[in-house]
Amino acid sequence: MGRAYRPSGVRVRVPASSANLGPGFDALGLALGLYDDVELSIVSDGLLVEVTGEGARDVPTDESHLLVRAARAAFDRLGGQPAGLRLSCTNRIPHGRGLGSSAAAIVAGVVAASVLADPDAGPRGALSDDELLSLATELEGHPDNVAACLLGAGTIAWMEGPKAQAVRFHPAADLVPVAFVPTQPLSTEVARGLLPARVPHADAAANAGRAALLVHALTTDLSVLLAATEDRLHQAYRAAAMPVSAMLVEKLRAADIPAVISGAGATVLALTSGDGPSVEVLAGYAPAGTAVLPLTVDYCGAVARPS
Ligand SMILES: Nc1ncnc2c1ncn2[C@@H]1O[C@H](COP(=O)(O)OP(=O)(O)OP(=O)(O)O)[C@@H](O)[C@H]1O
Ligand SMILES: N[C@@H](CCO)C(=O)O
Repeated sequence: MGRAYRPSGVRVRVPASSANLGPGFDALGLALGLYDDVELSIVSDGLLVEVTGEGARDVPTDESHLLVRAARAAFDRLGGQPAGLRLSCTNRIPHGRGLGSSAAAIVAGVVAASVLADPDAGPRGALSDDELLSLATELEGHPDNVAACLLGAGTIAWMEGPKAQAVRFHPAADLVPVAFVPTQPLSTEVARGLLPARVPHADAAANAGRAALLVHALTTDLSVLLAATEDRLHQAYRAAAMPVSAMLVEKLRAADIPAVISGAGATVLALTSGDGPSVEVLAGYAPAGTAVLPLTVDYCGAVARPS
């Protein structure tokens, strides 16, 4: 017999995230102050999905909706499905731009189900953060965005066999992430398909050093960010799918501004600081049609409260 759920609702706020940050492919993540808000309620029967904002015209409103799939996967772990569900999404994270929209939907779904199963168990419900992270990673395919989205701040994620693990780190208070968001989406699946199965040992070694330096740079010494954000494992292989963004990264870096492709692209993320170039100066580099978003670091991750 399935688990019995009381009719109840939960609101979950989830941050955008930038993965990789240059050399930390599938490992490093940064939670950003741009949020999707969702409300999931247990009702007597059926499924009702309402979406406003980003993706409203594109995402399905049936069982194939990503957040519904994630919530269903969590309810399965928790002992069974509720009789009916009602979902309302207010989306602000653009889809398919490298800002962790799919991770945000997945994390919102698993956290919402976890809280609905036991609102009194803790801030993120019946499942522990470790369980939520592993389940979200199974659904997303890699742990970097979901770790940052779930836990907030900077995250270093890794796999122990099938289980995802992550630790948080606190980026320096004067770090200012600025996103250059293009109009056109690029799916992570397509961008991952461009990566080679093997890479030169020298490139892997170079990235290991830079990724280690990057954690130091972000937490302790922003002045070494330019060197610390150099990548040889993914950006060049994907450049043909996002030539305008690849060129923008090159131009910003040539001007000593640490810039990387955010996640699988095609957003470009500049990691500046209080005494770095102003947003107006950065906007001067933006190709036509690109939105320039000065952001903050999110330190909370996924936040749930009963509705
Ligand atoms: N809030 C959402 N609700 C429903 N589906 C979503 C939502 N956000 C993302 N998706 C699904 O995920 C797809 C985008 O995922 P994809 O992994 O390609 O990009 P991303 O997550 O925005 O970027 P990245 O993984 O590089 O940071 C969308 O096209 C949509 O199908
Ligand atoms: N590490 C992932 C992030 C995008 O989801 C990638 O670059 O493919």
